Amino acid sequence: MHFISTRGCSEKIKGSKAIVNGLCSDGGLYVPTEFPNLEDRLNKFIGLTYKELCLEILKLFLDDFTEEELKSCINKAYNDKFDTKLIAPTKKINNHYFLELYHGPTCAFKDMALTLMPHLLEKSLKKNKIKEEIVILTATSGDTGKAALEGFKNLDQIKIIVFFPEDGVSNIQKLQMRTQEGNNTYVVSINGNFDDAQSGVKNIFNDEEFNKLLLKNNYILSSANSINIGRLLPQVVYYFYSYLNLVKDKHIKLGDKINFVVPTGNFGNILAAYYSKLMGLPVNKLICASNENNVLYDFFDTGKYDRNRVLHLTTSPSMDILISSNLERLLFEVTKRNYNKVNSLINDLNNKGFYEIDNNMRFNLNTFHGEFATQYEIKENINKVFKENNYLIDTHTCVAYTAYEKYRKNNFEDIATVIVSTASPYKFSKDVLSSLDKNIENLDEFHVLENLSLETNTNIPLPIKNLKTAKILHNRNCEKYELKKEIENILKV
Ligand SMILES: N[C@@H](CCOP(=O)(O)O)C(=O)O
Repeated sequence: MHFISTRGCSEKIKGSKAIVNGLCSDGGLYVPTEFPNLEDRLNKFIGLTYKELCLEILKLFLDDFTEEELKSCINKAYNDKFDTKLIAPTKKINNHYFLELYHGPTCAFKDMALTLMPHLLEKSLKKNKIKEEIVILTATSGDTGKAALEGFKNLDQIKIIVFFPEDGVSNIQKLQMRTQEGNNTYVVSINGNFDDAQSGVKNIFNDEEFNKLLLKNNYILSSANSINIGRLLPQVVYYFYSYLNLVKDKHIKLGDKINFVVPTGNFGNILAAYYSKLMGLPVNKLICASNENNVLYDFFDTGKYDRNRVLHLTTSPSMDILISSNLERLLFEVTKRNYNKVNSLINDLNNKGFYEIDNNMRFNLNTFHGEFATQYEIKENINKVFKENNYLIDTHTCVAYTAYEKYRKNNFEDIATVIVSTASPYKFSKDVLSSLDKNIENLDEFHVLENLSLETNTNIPLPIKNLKTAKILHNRNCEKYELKKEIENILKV
């Protein structure tokens, strides 16, 4: 197995090198040269633990790692840092299935990959005999940042710098990042939005002069965002795991197709679901759920991707994104791996802010269906799901729930559907509590947490409860065009 660029100009490299590089030198994203097909082996995987399944899948892509190396990374990732032995349980709530991906150390689905990827990177550095220090640049709209900080903290030969939009994350997300411990962690808020942070970081990756200067000072850049293939591959595992658990628990028969509904921002999570389909998982539809920043809904509806619009700050801030990076990997597949076409579409996006795909490509997108949820619908549905089922969901999961309810109205099919539940409701406690018709005026963050717990008879996750006594350790702030300067200050170059 090798990895190549979506833009065609980089060399073919092994997984460990792709993980170290993060982004291709031509600005493209690494993709596997092929997708191994597991369809005939699915029956053998029923009943495997999360860790066992993870090994079976990762070894197909990362074949420059020994099984022992992969096992050691997997054991360090999926252990008692998670508050359930299942790691990623799929729960049946009334007629819906929820794949809960928020049982890790930072209470969001990003832990599913970011507890593992740092260990893969450590091994990759050794394999590629890299002596320089790695600087992980991360742009976040709230969840990736904290999960990456936690995953990379105190690792030798690695520093991590996280940029987040000052006004674009929830208070709890901000606190989680600002209180981060570790001798190698740096957190910077920017006066801008997530797209500014992500574009800024990508420009820095592609800035040859700056990279030369860093190298002179013994630093190499890499990424913990899902643009790094080492972030994306571990996310494929939980789609297989959820499916196999539905089979094991006799909700479906092996071979039955299912739908996944994925709350979507940067397009990494739903792309991992698509990769699992390309690997033979019986997937019917992938329902791409957006909030009011519904650029992806329009894309699936019309074939036009247009980021020339105002970015709204919503109650699902992790999805407040207009430039969904991983869509480039999808374009690569639906053009039948035609990198000339990908280059031309990405050039249009960079130069004009929009692109339009042709009819063939649209046809190849038929696994996907887009829906979106308004702020009002999210609030209503958190309330409804809780009142009807005594089950609490966060604002992002509720975007997916709402999208599925809309999809169902027009699609009368008897197909099991898994709603991907991406974060603990406690990360967005103010909006969740006020959705339950509770007055949150004059309540500070910690009273909100306590009230939410009392009201819903659920426990505040320990990592969030502990924030009450945690010290603020990071106060850096910069303008959106000052990312490079900030990095220079941190690294003293
Ligand atoms: N929603 C994300 C945005 C970055 O996405 P990623 O999957 O590329 O890391 C966040 O919470 O930061």
